[in-house]
Amino acid sequence: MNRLELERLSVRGLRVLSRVDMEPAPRLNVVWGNNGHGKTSVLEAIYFAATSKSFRTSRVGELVRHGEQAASVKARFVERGGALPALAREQTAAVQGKRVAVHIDGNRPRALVEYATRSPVVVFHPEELTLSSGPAQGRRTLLDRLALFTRPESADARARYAHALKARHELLRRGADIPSSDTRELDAFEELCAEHGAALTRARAAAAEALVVELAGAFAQIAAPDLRLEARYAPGGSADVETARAELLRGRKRDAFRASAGFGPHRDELELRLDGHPARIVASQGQHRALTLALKAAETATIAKERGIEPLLLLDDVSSELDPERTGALFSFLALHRGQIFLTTTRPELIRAEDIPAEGRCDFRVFRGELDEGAG
Ligand SMILES: Nc1ncnc2c1ncn2[C@@H]1O[C@H](COP(=O)(O)OP(=O)(O)OP(=O)(O)O)[C@@H](O)[C@H]1O
Repeated sequence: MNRLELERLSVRGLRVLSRVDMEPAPRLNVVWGNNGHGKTSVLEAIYFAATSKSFRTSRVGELVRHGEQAASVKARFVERGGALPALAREQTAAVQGKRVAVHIDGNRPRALVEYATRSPVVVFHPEELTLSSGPAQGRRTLLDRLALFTRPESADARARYAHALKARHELLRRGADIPSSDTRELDAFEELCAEHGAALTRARAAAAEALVVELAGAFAQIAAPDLRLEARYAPGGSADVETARAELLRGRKRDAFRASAGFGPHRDELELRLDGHPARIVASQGQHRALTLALKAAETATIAKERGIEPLLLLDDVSSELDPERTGALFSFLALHRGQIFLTTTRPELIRAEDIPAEGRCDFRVFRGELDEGAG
C-alpha cells in the first residue's frame, strides 16, 4: 500500500498562525503546547491544504487571521511505495472573504471534490468522541465522507437533496398540500427529493458496505475480541425513485403536521449492535470509546483501500481526557495505522508510541501561534 506524506507545509495568516513553516517527520508528529496557543489551528491548516475545508466550521472565512485579508496554505504531498517512483505535488488553498481558491501544481482542479480526495486525510477531533453514542447525524456524516471516495458524485446528490427537501418543507408550511391548491411545484420538488435522495441512499449503502468490512476487525483489535459488533445501514428513504416519490406523496399531511419529513435519507442511521443489542443503549463508556476509535480506524482503512494510499491521520486532542486504559486503546488505534500521523496534545509526555523509531517522529511546540521543533 502506498503512503501519503506531507513533506512541507507553509501557513500564512490562518487563525492564530501568522507565519508557520514546518517539515514534518514521516510517521508521527506531536504538536504540543498550552491551551489556546494554536495546536488545533496547525491541524486545521493541514486539513484545509488537503481538502479546502475546515473540520471546525463550515464558514471557511473564519480561518482568516483577524486583521488580515486572506489565509493561505501551501503543502507538498508525496505518495511513496511500491515499485513506482515517488509522486510529489504541491497543493495550495487560499481563502479571501468567503471565496476559496485551490490549485494542484499551479492548476485549478475541475471540481472541489477532485481536490478534496486527491490527498486523503482523516481527522479525529473531540466532538467525534460521541460518534457511537451521539445523534445519528455524526454517523451519516461519516458515511458521506466515505462516499466522496467511493462515489464522488454523491456530494452533488446530497446538496441537491437538502435543497429540494427544504423547498418541499417550505411549500408544505404554506399549505401546498391542501386539496384546493395547485400542487405542481410540490410535485416537482418531491420528484427532485426522490431522485437525489435515492442516489444518496445508494451512495451511503455502498459506503456502509465498505466500512462494515473493516469495522469488525478494527473493533476486535481495539476492544475485547470476544465482544461481537454488528453494523448495518438502516436507510430512512429508498434507493428506488418510484418508491421514494410514492412515500413522499403519501406522507404530505403527516409531514406538514410534524413540520419535518418522515421519509428520506435525512433519517438514515448506521446501526451499531454489541452482542445483539443496540450499542447506544448497552455500551459502557469505555466500549463507546473503543467503538468510536474502531469507526475511525475503519474509516481510515476504507479510504486507504479506495484510494490505494494510506491517508494522513489528524488527531486533535483526543488523548488528554483519557485514562490509562483508554490511552491504551488510542495507541492500539495508532498501531493499526501505517501512514503519517499528526497529533495535538497539552501533555506530550503521554505520547510514547514505542513502536515508532526516533527518526520517524518529530515534536513541535506551539507557543502563541509560533512553531518550534522540540520535545516536551
Ligand atoms: N481568525 C482568527 N484570528 C486570530 N486568532 C484566532 C482566530 N480564530 C481563533 N483565534 C485564536 O486562536 C486561538 C485558538 O487556537 P487553537 O484552537 O488552535 O488553540 P489550541 O492550542 O488547539 O487550544 P486548545 O488546546 O484549547 O484546543 C485562540 O486564542 C483564538 O482566540
